[in-house]
Amino acid sequence: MECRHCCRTFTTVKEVREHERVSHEEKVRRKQPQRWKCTYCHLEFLSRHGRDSHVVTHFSNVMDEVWKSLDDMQHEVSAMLNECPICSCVMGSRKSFRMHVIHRHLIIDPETFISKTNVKVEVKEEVEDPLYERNLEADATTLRRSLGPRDSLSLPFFTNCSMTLELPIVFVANGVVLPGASLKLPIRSKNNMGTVEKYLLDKSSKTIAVGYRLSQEKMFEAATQVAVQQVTCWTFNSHVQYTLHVVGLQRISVDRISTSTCVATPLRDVTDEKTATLGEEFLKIVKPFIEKSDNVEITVQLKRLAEEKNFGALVDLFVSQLKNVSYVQQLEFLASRDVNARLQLCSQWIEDQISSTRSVPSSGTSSLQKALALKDPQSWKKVSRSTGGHKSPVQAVEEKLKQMALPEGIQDKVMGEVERLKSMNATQSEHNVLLNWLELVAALPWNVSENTEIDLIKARTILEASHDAMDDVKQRVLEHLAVCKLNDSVNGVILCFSGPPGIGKTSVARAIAQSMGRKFQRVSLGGIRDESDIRGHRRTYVASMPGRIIEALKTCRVNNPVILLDEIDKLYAGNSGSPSAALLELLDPEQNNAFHDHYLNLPFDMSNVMFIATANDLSNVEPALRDRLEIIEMSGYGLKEKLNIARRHLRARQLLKHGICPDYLTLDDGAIETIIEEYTMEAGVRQLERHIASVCRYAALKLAEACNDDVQADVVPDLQLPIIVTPLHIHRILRGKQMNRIKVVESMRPLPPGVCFGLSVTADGGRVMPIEASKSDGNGKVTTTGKLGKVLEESVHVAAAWLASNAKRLEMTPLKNYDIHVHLPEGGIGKDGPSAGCGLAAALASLATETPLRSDTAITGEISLSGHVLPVGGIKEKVLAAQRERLQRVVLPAANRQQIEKLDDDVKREMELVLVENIDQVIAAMLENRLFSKL
Ligand SMILES: Nc1ncnc2c1ncn2[C@@H]1O[C@H](COP(=O)(O)OP(=O)(O)OP(=O)(O)O)[C@@H](O)[C@H]1O
Repeated sequence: MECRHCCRTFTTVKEVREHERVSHEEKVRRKQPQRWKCTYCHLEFLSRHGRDSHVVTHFSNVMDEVWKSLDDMQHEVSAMLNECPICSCVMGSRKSFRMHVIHRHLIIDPETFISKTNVKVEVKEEVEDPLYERNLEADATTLRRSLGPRDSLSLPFFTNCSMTLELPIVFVANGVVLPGASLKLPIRSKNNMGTVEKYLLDKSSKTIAVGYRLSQEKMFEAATQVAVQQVTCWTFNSHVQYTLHVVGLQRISVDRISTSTCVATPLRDVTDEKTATLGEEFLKIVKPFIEKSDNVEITVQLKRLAEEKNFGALVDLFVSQLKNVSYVQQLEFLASRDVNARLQLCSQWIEDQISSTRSVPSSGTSSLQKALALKDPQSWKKVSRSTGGHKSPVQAVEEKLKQMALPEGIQDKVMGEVERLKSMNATQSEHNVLLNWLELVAALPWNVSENTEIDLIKARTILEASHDAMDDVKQRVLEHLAVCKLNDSVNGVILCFSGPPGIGKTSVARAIAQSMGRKFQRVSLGGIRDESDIRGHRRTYVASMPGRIIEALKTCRVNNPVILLDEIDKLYAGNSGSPSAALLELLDPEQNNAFHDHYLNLPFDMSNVMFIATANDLSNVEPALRDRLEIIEMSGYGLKEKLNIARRHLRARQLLKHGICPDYLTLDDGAIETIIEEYTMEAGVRQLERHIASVCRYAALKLAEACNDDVQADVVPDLQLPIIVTPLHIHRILRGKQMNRIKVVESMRPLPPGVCFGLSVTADGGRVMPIEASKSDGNGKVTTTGKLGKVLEESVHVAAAWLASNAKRLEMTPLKNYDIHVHLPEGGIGKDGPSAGCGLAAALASLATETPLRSDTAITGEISLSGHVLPVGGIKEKVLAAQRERLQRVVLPAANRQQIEKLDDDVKREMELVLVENIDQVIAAMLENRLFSKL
């Protein structure tokens, strides 16, 4: 005989049956899913774990009471903490003690729990649904009140447990499914898709819960149990998406949520005798709407519910058809179990909708007619009368001027003009001109000043906190503020910050205003070529206006602000006078207590205003104006300085601007360095800030997508926080914005004889400027190209002449038998100045010896015919430019030692700075072959 399961053979039937029973049937029986019943509500579960966690939820609402009783009891029974009062097991922690009591006694052996403790778990069969007795706002306190004394603790919830539901749950953030209503729910988020695929596609579940999200983490207390009629699957951009066609079944309250399921309790409607009256009234209101409805199916349903007087279901279905009810209002409606309250809410919304449609003008009126109606002077008069008397503009300005304390002499003149205005006919063209003028006078801060005192400690703190590096600038500003404090006046010296763009000239001026507690006003002078922009037009001109300074004072409403005259080097003299000349009067402390604006035509005291100017290139500022200014030179930043500024200021500022929490984005030093070195070419930090802003935008998009709780665009990408930005990311984010400057220097290597790297300073900071010289057979003719200025041309001749006279001494081949061509690339850009002299001399010496010059070195310095190297300007800019271009050596005039000493330690450590006094030393430092015999 063979076993039916494993085909083992046996001699007798008895042996086979015995074998089958012992070896297989027991196993098979054990494999059968076991059914577990809840001790309290007899709900069945397939797993023990499911039953246990279900029982725990029975206690969730009254847990506090149970624990309070147990804690008291524990103290009575045993002095030892964490000893079970029932079986005397000692637990290591309070948590394990609690778990022990739940599992060991309340779940497995509730009878022992009840018999051995004073806590009596009483099941009140007659209470049908305790939720009837509490409204939604009822909290644990209300519940506790409904509980009996400690020795007969009643748990009324237990009677309702048979109603607990375990349902798959999907979350939406828009659109509420009310009971009876049908809706299509788009399913796009990862979690919702998971739920649909797990429970709905194999049709294991036909009803689900729809939860309503209030925010990413918060869910609304009430939800809807819905029947899923249809699941539609479709693909968009090769992504699978689903749409659920659902019909609302009932309101539920979600007690507990796991990833894709929830445990919920149905919420039944509460009705009382009042409903009947409210319901009847409601019926009267909605009947006309039901009749007019286009949707036949809904109309039939509504009519049936109205006949049955099922007001709860009627109002639910009716509200589901209402438009213009917001998500929050719908949620409020859903959460309400009181039918009366729902009827009232719905009646209110119907009323609101009716009144809002009434307030919209009839569609017969054209938009033009509406616009005309608004402009109708009659209607304006009606409005003005009804608002209790509107003052005419003349009266208003007169009243304001009378209240103002205008300076002596000015008061009489102004009031005289007011009288003149009053006597004028309003249709006269001068009426408006005079009215505008008086309004300007009334708006100016003649005697209004802010109470400010210079606090040097505060000023130092603000400057230190807002700006990195630029120590000498900060020191100079503080010194200036100290003088102002001692003199108790800001009139006298006008500070002017000069330097390349983006190095913080404007922001330092703003910090000064902040530290002095004064208002800050910026007047941009770039491109002004008309004097009247500064001083205003005379009032006799049509469309005349005051100048920018008076406008600035009008805007800031105090007479002692800090006014920044930005870009004074971009003022041009045109046919209509010189704006620089107009500034002279403004900035002259002797004259500016009675500044005359052509439009205002009254002297205005500017002596309390603190003026600060900025310029990129001081050579463009008129000498007379320049003479009035106390120049503070600001130079560009080195790599380390930029890194610090980006880390401490730019990053934080951009994160704030883009609404990103600093913890969510990590922009490491390597990434910032990559931006600085490969994506910027500037003396300041403006480009750098712009690129950091690009990185922030990249992070903002990621974060915004992850936080997107709009169900219409229900995309929740996986996002790990913080978003770490590395140099690799930088290349991706700033693709196409790479600077090609490194390639320029590198593409010239190896340098042929006659070529070297010079240095120049432009308004944008320092630059490496290649110098090229070549020779061809000829008779010593020198040709120059590359848009060279006169001084630069002369430097070429000086270098050639020096070489001719010193060639013999240095045992070099004289170049008199050759024609020489000197070219400075980027020929479209004009170049001038004497500082290329050293570079030119080195290039010509290289030609004469046919030895290449060092390709890791840049050079600057003026030369004299006698072979001396003279000092030049812009040392810091030039050295920083060489550093940016990754050159390692810079040959500089020894006469510039002072400026070189002021360079940052980082720069001095990183770069080899060779100081030269004469051309012999220049050639020795520059020639590739250092063993050139004569040097
Ligand atoms: N040392 C610094 N510390 C902190 N931030 C700085 C520093 N230097 C410049 N910045 C920042 O760089 C940005 C550009 O500065 P700002 O507008 O003041 O430049 P600017 O020199 O006035 O340029 P322009 O000549 O073009 O007007 C500002 O956001 C400023 O705060």
